Amino acid sequence: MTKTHSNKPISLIHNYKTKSGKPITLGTGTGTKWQWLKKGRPDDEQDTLHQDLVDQLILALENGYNHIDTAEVYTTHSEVAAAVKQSGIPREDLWITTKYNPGFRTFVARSKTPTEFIDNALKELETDYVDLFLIHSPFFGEVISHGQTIESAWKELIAAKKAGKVREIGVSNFAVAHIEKAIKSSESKEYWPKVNQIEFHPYLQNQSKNIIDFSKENDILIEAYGPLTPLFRIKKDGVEIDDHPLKPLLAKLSEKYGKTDSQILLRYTLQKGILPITTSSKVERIKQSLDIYDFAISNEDFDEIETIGNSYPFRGFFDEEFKDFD
Ligand SMILES: NC(=O)C1=CN([C@@H]2O[C@H](COP(=O)(O)OP(=O)(O)OC[C@H]3O[C@@H](n4cnc5c(N)ncnc54)[C@H](OP(=O)(O)O)[C@@H]3O)[C@@H](O)[C@H]2O)C=CC1
Ligand SMILES: O=C1Nc2ccccc2C1=O
Repeated sequence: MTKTHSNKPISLIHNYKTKSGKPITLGTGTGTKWQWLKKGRPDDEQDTLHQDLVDQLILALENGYNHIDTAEVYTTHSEVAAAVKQSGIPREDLWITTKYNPGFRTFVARSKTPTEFIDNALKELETDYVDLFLIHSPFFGEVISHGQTIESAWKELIAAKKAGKVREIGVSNFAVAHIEKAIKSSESKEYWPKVNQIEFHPYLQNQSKNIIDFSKENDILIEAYGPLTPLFRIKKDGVEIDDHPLKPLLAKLSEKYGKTDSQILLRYTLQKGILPITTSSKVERIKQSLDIYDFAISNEDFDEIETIGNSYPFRGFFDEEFKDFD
């Protein structure tokens, strides 16, 4: 039987390096809870820094992360800029990803074009380049996206790369049909998406199989957001549940490998050849998440995670939008 995984992290991840040539680590995220926390603040505090996030990012940088994930919609560029400055780490030793938001459901995109977005983002991030510039989702709409389409937006990402504003370009939440549109809008493979950031965890393998296979065939790195979803975000009939099928196996594997359940999930993701984007406010978890290179999940255990994971399909983000795609 051909295995789609290996005990060694797949080399594609190692092709992605900071400007100074350091391999990128797992990403530390500034979305999800941070975007809601920032937006939930009183109007007169909207422009002030969210110090908890700055402190958390500094903690992550001090503990070995060199990869920060942000986006227009998170409104966290200024916290990233402050953390980078305060950490004292040279910019070229870091990998910063940001994302152009084409609008979401009824939420109208702030920037009218990707070019307008990246020019603002560079100012807010206080840098003259970002390492990775993504289109946040393929779910464009005539009104919410100011008339932009995947094709027109992708051409602007290519222009940003040609202008040296960004080192790499990619997409997020794209299914195969969406990536094909970006590819068709590229003059050569040099300008195809280099990364697709998607939700990924053991409960989302079947739904992700086509896009993962397509990405591997076309040298597109998959990044996983929500890799720890099984630990705290699983719902049944809309209600959060604690008792889900993988729980006993994660407990057994934690004991066997002497690692936490989150380390097992992150290591599983790496062995799948996928780079996790995760986040934590707790220093112990920040450290643990990077401490996953000194063990390997056996093929047998890996297969068991997949078999049990497949028994409970669950998508935590963009569930409405993905009803029509795989
Ligand atoms: N492109 C896209 O559309 C999306 C991108 N993202 C990006 O990915 C990043 C990470 O996404 P996210 O879904 O938050 O990632 P994770 O699945 O890694 O979840 C992180 C959360 O898990 C909690 N956590 C960590 N360890 C444990 C544990 N052992 N047990 C229970 N809870 C734990 C953390 O809380 P605590 O602080 O208490 O440790 C934190 O709130 C985002 O910040 C964003 O940058 C996210 C969603 C969509
Ligand atoms: O970080 C994120 N949290 C989200 C929740 C819903 C849709 C997109 C996102 C993000 O990118």
